[in-house]
Amino acid sequence: MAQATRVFCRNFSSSSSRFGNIKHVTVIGAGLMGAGIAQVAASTGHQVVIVDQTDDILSKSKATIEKSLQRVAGETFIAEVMGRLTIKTDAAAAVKNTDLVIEAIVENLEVKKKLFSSLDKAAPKHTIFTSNTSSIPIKDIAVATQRQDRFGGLHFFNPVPIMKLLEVIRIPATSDETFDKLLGFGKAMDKSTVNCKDTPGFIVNRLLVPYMMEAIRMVERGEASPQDVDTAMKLGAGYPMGPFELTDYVGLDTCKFIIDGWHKKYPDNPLFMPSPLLDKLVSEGKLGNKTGEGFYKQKK
Ligand SMILES: CCCCCCC[C@H](O)CC(=O)SCCNC(=O)CCNC(=O)[C@H](O)C(C)(C)COP(=O)([O-])OP(=O)([O-])OC[C@H]1O[C@@H](n2cnc3c(N)ncnc32)[C@H](O)[C@@H]1OP(=O)([O-])[O-]
Ligand SMILES: NC(=O)c1ccc[n+]([C@@H]2O[C@H](COP(=O)([O-])OP(=O)(O)OC[C@H]3O[C@@H](n4cnc5c(N)ncnc54)[C@H](O)[C@@H]3O)[C@@H](O)[C@H]2O)c1
Repeated sequence: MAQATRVFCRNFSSSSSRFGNIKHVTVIGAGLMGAGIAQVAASTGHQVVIVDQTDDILSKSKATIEKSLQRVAGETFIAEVMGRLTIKTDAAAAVKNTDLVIEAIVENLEVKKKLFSSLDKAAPKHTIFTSNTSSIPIKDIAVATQRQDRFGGLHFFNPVPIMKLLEVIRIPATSDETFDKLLGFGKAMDKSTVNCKDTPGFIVNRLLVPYMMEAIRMVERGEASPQDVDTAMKLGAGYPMGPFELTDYVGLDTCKFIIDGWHKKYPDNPLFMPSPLLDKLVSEGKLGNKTGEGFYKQKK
């Protein structure tokens, strides 16, 4: 078993002191990222509530988590982890007793602000709020609350159970105490943390997004096929996935939300120009692995 998965299967007891003050976590959004974050939080001994809009989405998300655990863990461990996970559709009720909120809903500023504004009224005073946004400034989300000193960013990477990195982002208002707790939580989740300022794309996406967009533009210009670009980057640059495989894996809708948001904010930056090809595929509902087709048709 690979090193990453060995770490992931280690057994954690929820009474362990490794948690600091964060024992109860609420993950809002049970999609690709929310499911992975909830899985790792529960696997590392935290009590976790996952929130989404419907019971159907939540049941599918729980099934995804169980399937992911089956790739790396045995029956007893899986039962323990699943026992620490509960699901709810009422976000305000879910945060009543929570230490940390991790938001992983759609990449849309207004939707995120509306959510945090309602959570601010429902959550206890000590609760720390975080967003897993890929591209939206954390401070623009935090203004929806009265707890900007207890607000930060936790940017996980997909697939969350495997990717070791966690970007921990502070805004000017984030208190030292909050930031230290978020770094401690990252360690408790067995992630390697890096400290980030609230700059566009933090560290990874500031470099990754222009690279992926330029790959799409190469194909638009007719310079290479997606298959050849992917082969080139895997065999020539040692990347585990080529940029088109990765776009399908991340979700074309999420990629479009990111680039459209940055283009709106920085219209003169050529690195952040939207792509007609990406727009066309999204308008056709080709969102990547989640819909069965994006740049590639996924095998059934
Ligand atoms: C245009 C704008 C775009 C911007 C995008 C930004 C998005 C975002 O903000 C940032 C990101 O996340 S960026 C994205 C960042 N992400 C990247 O860049 C990802 C790049 N890709 C990769 O690193 C690899 O292709 C994978 C690790 C995904 C799969 O690895 P592989 O070798 O091709 O395939 P394998 O052999 O199947 O699996 C290998 C091992 O992993 C295990 N496993 C896998 N999934 C699992 C799961 N869900 N659960 C549990 N376990 C899972 C599996 O069991 C196996 O374990 P074993 O013990 O060895 O048998
Ligand atoms: N996809 C990636 O690789 C990746 C990586 C890192 C960060 N992110 C970020 O994580 C966030 C989620 O991305 P994803 O890929 O998991 O998206 P996704 O589309 O897979 O899941 C989003 C989920 O949020 C739910 N949702 C939407 N509005 C909601 C609300 N008001 N209340 C509760 N649930 C709501 C949806 O029903 C859906 O299940 C985005 O901000 C994205 O930028 C994505």
